[in-house]
Amino acid sequence: MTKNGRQTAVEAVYRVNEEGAYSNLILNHLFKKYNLADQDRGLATELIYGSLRMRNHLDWILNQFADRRVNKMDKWTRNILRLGLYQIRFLDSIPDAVACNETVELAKDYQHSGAAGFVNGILRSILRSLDEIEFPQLKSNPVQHIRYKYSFPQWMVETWVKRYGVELTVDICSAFNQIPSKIIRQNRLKVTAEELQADLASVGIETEAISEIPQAFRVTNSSSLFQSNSFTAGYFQIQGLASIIAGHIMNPQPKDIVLDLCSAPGGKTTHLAELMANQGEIVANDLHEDKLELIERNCNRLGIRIVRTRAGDGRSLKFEKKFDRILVDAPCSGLGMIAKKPEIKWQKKPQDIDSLAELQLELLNNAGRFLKPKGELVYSTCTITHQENLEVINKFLAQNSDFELVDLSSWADKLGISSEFILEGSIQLLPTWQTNEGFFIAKLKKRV
Ligand SMILES: C[S@@+](CC[C@H](N)C(=O)[O-])C[C@H]1O[C@@H](n2cnc3c(N)ncnc32)[C@H](O)[C@@H]1O
Repeated sequence: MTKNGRQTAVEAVYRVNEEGAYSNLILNHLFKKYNLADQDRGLATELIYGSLRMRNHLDWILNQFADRRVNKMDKWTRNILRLGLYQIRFLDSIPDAVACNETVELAKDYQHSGAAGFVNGILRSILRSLDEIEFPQLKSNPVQHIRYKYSFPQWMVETWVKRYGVELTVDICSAFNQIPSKIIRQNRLKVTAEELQADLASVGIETEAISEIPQAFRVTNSSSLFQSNSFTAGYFQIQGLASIIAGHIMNPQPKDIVLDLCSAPGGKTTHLAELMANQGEIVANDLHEDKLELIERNCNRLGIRIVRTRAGDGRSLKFEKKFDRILVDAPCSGLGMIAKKPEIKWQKKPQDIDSLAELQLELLNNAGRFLKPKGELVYSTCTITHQENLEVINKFLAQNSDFELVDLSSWADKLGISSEFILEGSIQLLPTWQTNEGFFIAKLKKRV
């Protein structure tokens, strides 16, 4: 069966918004299922990510023009309307009349003629009043303004306004709404930087080195990295920039014995192994046994031989030996990844943060027991929620007097991270930093 870009987009958005699917997985699945041409893929990707990103903004407008609220509408109808309005509001390349007609066609495909009439009526009346649409005022009502204009859930905006103030929250939300850069990490076990760039360029993939961050390259044209020979040959790993930084800050040495407590799919594990020049040992643990294969596959592709995988709950796991270095790259709310996976905005709930913070402290407490005297432990998350970051570290330090916090200021300096992202000696990257991601890194040292 074949489908066009808009049909694919509405199915994907429906699955994400109404059934809790993950955008990247559903998108890959539907692209394969419907065998979409490149042009249709491009349009579908733009529509899916754009309408997920701007969902609250679109709903704010729809609620002013429809005779029933978006949350009371039929589920297909509301997602069809969101896609149509997204094109009208944000895509200059698509004429409004085309966006309108195509959306009405979608309503006929997925609903019935009554729904098509309803969709047509709303979009046409929005088109007549497009210049008059108003949002809550930033000055008098900052939370509601940011919530609808920048499209974020109220609880997130409130949490960030409390922590970062209104101005920075606007910048954070605006940065999270940008399309993030694609970053890859050079595998020094197999290629030099020049060889990697030349190999990629030979198949039309352009890259630029990111100054001050070793092994990191930005992919400057859109391309299918997974299909390249360089990928299959293990010349690089696709990895976020902040995550690469975590590996450097961990700074493992050849012959170290290392524990990576929450390791799958192995992005950081494989980086650590490379930094250790494939010498020593890494125990790569994850709660989910079925994810270990992902780590092993990455290791095989990248030519890594020092990783031993195991499955277990990091909160209670026991080890017979002690480690020189431990990484706790904890499960977290993932709010730092909103630019990449915008559905996180709508799927995470405030109560998730409380239970994650408890889990993170338990993981850290257990990991600490297996660190050698003078050993180092890195704690990282891909979120900007204080409760999951510095608060976890401070609780850990209060309960473990044999540990001290390592000041990461000089590391930050070396890696080109400015002091605004240093928080009491740890690193809290906000999306206003270069790659639209949020990330936290703290380093702890065992005294004796
Ligand atoms: C942030 S991800 C790790 C990403 C990985 N370090 C990388 O760089 O590719 C967190 C991982 O923790 C695992 N996890 C969740 N709960 C856990 C637990 N109680 N013990 C150990 N691992 C856990 C998840 O399965 C997930 O793979």
